[in-house]
Amino acid sequence: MIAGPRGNMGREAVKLVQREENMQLTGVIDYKFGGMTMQETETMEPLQIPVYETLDEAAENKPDVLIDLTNPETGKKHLRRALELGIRPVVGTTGFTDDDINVLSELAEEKELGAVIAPNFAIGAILLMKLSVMAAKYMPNVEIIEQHHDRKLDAPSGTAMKTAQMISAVRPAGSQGHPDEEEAWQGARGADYEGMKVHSVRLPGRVAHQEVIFGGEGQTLTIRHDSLNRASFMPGVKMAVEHVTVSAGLVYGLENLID
Ligand SMILES: NC(=O)C1=CN([C@@H]2O[C@H](COP(=O)(O)OP(=O)(O)OC[C@H]3O[C@@H](n4cnc5c(N)ncnc54)[C@H](O)[C@@H]3O)[C@@H](O)[C@H]2O)C=CC1
Ligand SMILES: O=C(O)C1=N[C@H](C(=O)O)C[C@H](O)C1
Repeated sequence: MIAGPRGNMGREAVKLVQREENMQLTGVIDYKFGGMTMQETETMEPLQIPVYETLDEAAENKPDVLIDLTNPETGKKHLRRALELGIRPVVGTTGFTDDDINVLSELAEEKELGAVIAPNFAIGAILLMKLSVMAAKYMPNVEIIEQHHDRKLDAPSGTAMKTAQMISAVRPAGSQGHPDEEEAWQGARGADYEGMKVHSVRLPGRVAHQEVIFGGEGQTLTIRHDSLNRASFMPGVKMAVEHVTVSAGLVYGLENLID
């Protein structure tokens, strides 16, 4: 089951499920075309697959897994409801807070169902996060710049938030920049996560990009990842789907699934 099949990511996910032998698309969720088949919508892949308006309706078809690629509000509702309905959620949708994750993690435990929230499915982005943690131990002066297409709703990106959280677990607390610095224009120094600055760029022509820049005496280190298309995320979606079918409990971040 895929929610958001008309979106940039949802379209790729439909193709992924279609080409994987061990996966079967039981339906898609789209509030606009409920009751039709994908083919009839003329905006989705021409498949004889039912479109449901809501997750509750889609659940009648007994899907094992829900892949949610929608928006923050819908993603949160879908994740909770999927667990309540006994469906294993794989959520790529970003915009989850720490509180959301804690509550949903408890629910997944209680229901003994596998669940994944992955702020980024691209293996290169996962490696960027892991390498950033390694670098931050030795170079704690760090800022993050993420760049995305201008249709993105949330800022900072889920990837930037996760990167900052992972770095802050090893970085001594400290505010980046001069202690007396002042912003003549509000926001000039970016968002602040435990003293770390995070800058979000939104431009047409961009897809998904992130730089983590470390500074030290007489040197800088830049770790950069670029997703050039949405196909870059699909191996991670596959990994997450396979994981939830054989596990119980919620995993936040694919870095927890690779060595
Ligand atoms: N984890 C990852 O690796 C990635 C995550 N994302 C995240 O995935 C989400 C989707 O991204 P895009 O595909 O670029 O966005 P998009 O805007 O192209 O697609 C979102 C789709 O969700 C649909 N939608 C909204 N409410 C819905 C509902 N109630 N039921 C069913 N469908 C609904 C919209 O109609 C739209 O087609 C965003 O939160 C984005 O940040 C995007 C790329 C990679
Ligand atoms: O909206 C996007 O496009 C992306 N969203 C995710 C995020 O917020 O980090 C993953 C990737 O950066 C693409």
